[in-house]
Amino acid sequence: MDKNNERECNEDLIRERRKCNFNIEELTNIVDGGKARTARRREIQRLLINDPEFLDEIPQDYMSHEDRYSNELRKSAHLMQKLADQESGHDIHQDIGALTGILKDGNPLMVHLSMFIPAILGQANSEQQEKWLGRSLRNEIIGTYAQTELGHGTFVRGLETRATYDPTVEEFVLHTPTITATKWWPGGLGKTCNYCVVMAQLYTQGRCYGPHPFIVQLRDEETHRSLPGITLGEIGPRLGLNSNDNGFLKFENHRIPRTNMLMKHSQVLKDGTYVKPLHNKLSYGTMMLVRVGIVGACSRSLQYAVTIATRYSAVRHQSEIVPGQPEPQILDYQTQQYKVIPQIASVFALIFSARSLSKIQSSVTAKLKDGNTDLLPELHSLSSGLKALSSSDASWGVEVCRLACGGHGYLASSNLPRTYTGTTCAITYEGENTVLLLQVARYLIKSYRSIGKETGASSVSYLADQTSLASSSSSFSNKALVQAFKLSALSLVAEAEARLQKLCDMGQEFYHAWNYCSVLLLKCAEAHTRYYICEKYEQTVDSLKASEGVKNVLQSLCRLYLIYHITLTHGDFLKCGALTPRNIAVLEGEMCDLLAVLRPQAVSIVDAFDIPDELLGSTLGCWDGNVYQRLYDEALKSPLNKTDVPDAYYKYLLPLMKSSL
Ligand SMILES: CCCCCCCCCCCCCCCC(=O)SCCNC(=O)CCNC(=O)[C@H](O)C(C)(C)COP(=O)(O)OP(=O)(O)OC[C@H]1O[C@@H](n2cnc3c(N)ncnc32)[C@H](O)[C@@H]1OP(=O)(O)O
Ligand SMILES: Cc1cc2nc3c(=O)[nH]c(=O)nc-3n(C[C@H](O)[C@H](O)[C@H](O)COP(=O)(O)OP(=O)(O)OC[C@H]3O[C@@H](n4cnc5c(N)ncnc54)[C@H](O)[C@@H]3O)c2cc1C
Repeated sequence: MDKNNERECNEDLIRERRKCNFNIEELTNIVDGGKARTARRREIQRLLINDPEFLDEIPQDYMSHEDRYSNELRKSAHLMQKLADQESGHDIHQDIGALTGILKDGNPLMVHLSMFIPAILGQANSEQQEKWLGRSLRNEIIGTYAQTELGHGTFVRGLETRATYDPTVEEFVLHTPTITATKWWPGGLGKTCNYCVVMAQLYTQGRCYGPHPFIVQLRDEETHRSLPGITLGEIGPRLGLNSNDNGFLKFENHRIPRTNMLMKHSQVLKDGTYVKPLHNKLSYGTMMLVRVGIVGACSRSLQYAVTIATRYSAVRHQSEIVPGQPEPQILDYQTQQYKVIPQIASVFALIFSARSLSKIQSSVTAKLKDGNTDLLPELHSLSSGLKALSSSDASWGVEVCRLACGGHGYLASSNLPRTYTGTTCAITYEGENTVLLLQVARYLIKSYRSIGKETGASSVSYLADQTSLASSSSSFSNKALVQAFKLSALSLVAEAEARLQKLCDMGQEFYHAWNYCSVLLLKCAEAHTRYYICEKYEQTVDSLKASEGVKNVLQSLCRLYLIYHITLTHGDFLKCGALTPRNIAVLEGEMCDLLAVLRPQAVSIVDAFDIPDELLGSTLGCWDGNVYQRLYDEALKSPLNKTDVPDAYYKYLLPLMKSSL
């Protein structure tokens, strides 16, 4: 689509774009993280969208289960080949964002890229990396991450798969002792992978040392047949991601060499002696790494959904605001703005916190190289909290965008249903959100109770700021609003701690008291993480070197985000005295003013997300706004439209209609 050719474009969108009062390219660079990143993303996307191999012969929704898998595997393999052919020196994980949308519904090689390779990088020692890293990067072997079992996903310590060391032959025996120990869910496990990293309970010298990672060959490298002692299969259709072959796996006393235990952090020596790691949760490192990646992935899903909903809201006309006058664009309804524009604001919140988290992760990883694990709990807490809030915010945001598109948003061709199913899974995988938030709460209560002891953990240092509890601000600057989030989080933590303590003082065991307070603890974790996101948003926008136009847009979006979230949880702000009922009323009024300020810029802001139509894959969100013709053309692709009278009519309907004659 030639974006300079206005003749092919819907008139409403032309008018919207003429209202733009900021530099779109500059905002695109901010979204991508710099000019060079924009250029790299565009280079990759051009490479992909001009390649006919990525086209589907028929829309995926009309394919059989097998054909969907096969079609997606074809494209995934082609994609991997293409990326491998690219000039070297690029980190493929940096480029993952650019690939959003090219593979449509759960790609069978995703976990190879996002977990198997990272597991080798993070858990294997240098000899093991020598053996497996190059081969997996060259796609000579394809792997997955097999941790979850039928009986346990959340409670990793409860996994039942066993790896028992046999020093006489220096091998581990992998075994699935019960039906509930069957590995269940890993992406690509069913039919695609020939290797995997398995998390299993390590037994040596008669003792269990807990879950550890092992690399296991699953299929013959020539025939692709499952190896003896291994049962593999696919788990069947899911809410979404149905082009992936999420699988199951059972071991029947399957033997692997000792050196297949990934030994970067802990080891089993030849005689069976266990050497413990620097920190006993280092074997959970792969999960933590992916949780960080999920924050960025969620921001991208939301960019897709909100681009579709915003453009459609500018094109769609319905009902009337002024009686008797022409039907307005639905984007002119304040309620529609309230659906769509906060989601635009949310995209930037997620982008900026993803970036901040990724920086922290790099510094923790660098420290780990020197054997320093001090900041691991801080990273665990932040990555858990941000994974949880980003996935739930993005899933809700995508759903709101679908609702904002009325009936057409329910059509597969809008690409909103698939964007939703591809986002909501992140609430569950890589640590179910409630469970991760309770991990954050655990860290908060522990930090609150150790006030005064220097831990170096900056995300919780505010818990020591007891004096601020009593003060409510009369100023409404963005900084002051962020302070209000801080007060709300601090007071919730203080309240939860006091409630826990009271129950313990009354004679309850701590773990029962914990369960009894867990709804409140969940709120603490959410408030704490929301405060973190708001603070990063405000600081990033405040310190941004940008033109006046871009800065104004981002300031307004940031302010909208702060006020929007205050209004959603205003009870917490009132309860702790951070804001008064009058303050809330004023802010609610201001939120509506901000919607009006941002409304004329909305289309241009989503244009700055710069998502090519071929990747957006939506009849409603296309750049030229030619919505109705596209909806009609897509409907014609339905196999039911191949004939006027379907066979099913003769088989079922005709006999029914004639039965009473
Ligand atoms: C690279 C490219 C990316 C691209 C990105 C694209 C994204 C898009 C594709 C994604 C594709 C994925 C596809 C899905 C792949 C799956 O879903 S893989 C399976 C994931 N499974 C999970 O996440 C399981 C969740 N469960 C857990 O992680 C653990 O069981 C829990 C919940 C953390 C609890 O662990 P536990 O061992 O029982 O520990 P617990 O007794 O609760 O706590 C003990 C201490 O350890 C601490 N602790 C626990 N965990 C940790 C940790 N990790 N670190 C430090 N300390 C910890 C606790 O804070 C606690 O500290 P203290 O309070 O005692 O000081
Ligand atoms: C699309 C998809 C892809 C996946 N890919 C992989 C993969 O590649 N590899 C892999 O190993 N796994 C994978 N998984 C599995 C995933 O990691 C688990 O489903 C997830 O960790 C949740 O565990 P669970 O299913 O046991 O849920 P459960 O823990 O059984 O959760 C059920 C309910 O119990 C609650 N609950 C559980 N424990 C607690 C607690 N301590 N406190 C309070 N509430 C609790 C939860 O909040 C939830 O409401 C995938 C899952 C999905 C959906």
